[in-house]
Amino acid sequence: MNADEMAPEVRSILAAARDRGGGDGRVSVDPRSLADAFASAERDGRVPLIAEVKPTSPTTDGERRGDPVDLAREMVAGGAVALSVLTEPDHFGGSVETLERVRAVIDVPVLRKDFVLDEAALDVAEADVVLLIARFLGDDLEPMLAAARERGFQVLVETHTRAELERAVAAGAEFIGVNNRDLAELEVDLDTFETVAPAAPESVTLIAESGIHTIDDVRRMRTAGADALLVGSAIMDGDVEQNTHRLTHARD
Ligand SMILES: O=P(O)(O)OC[C@@H](O)[C@@H](O)c1c[nH]c2ccccc12
Repeated sequence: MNADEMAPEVRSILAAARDRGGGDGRVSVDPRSLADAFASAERDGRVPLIAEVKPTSPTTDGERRGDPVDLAREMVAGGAVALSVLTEPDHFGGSVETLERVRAVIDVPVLRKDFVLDEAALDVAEADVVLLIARFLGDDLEPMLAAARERGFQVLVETHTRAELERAVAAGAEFIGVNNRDLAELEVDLDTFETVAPAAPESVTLIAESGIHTIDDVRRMRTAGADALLVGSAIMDGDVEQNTHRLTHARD
């Protein structure tokens, strides 16, 4: 995807990410297992769900107030087996400090959600899982995957097309996300997961990301092969614990 095919908001996000720089020194993480978290949800009949602490976004009106640590606690109380915390400050209202506070008081795996474009950006924060977006990394995906693993991170590789998913598989990704939101118009279409998922081999753990709001959406993504789901807005909006509970108990 050329820069001019991306939504202006996305171009602005990437420019900010390039300016932000990296951490000093190299992080070394002893991660909480994401695979174990998903397996434990399956064992007790819950939908494996990563709930996202997302104060705002380029496609959200306004900002969610309230202490992110309290929101994170409500998500876990509602049955989320893992959390995603935005650390992007300029467009999503996130912060590294929030991630660190959440991870310090909550014992489920925590995903760092950001636009990590180079190795130094991996050293900004410890997390159990780090997101790498195939679209933005191009040929750097494989070396970045290796760099993240050397530091102890588990990696979620985000894709949006079959070609990207195939690249993620070839690079050795174990956890692959399919983002239902496109980066050109920022529009959500749940067909995306349904179209891309069949290209994944059995060995990969597939996560459906974005645009999941209702129990029917959960079932639809599970039927299409989602091993787990990543949900932000539908949980952040309203009663966080109740929202999470509704979606994690959407078994048929
Ligand atoms: O709020 P939603 O539609 O449930 O989406 C959550 C998550 O998938 C979305 O925030 C997201 C997917 N990929 C990203 C990359 C960076 C920042 C954010 C994201």
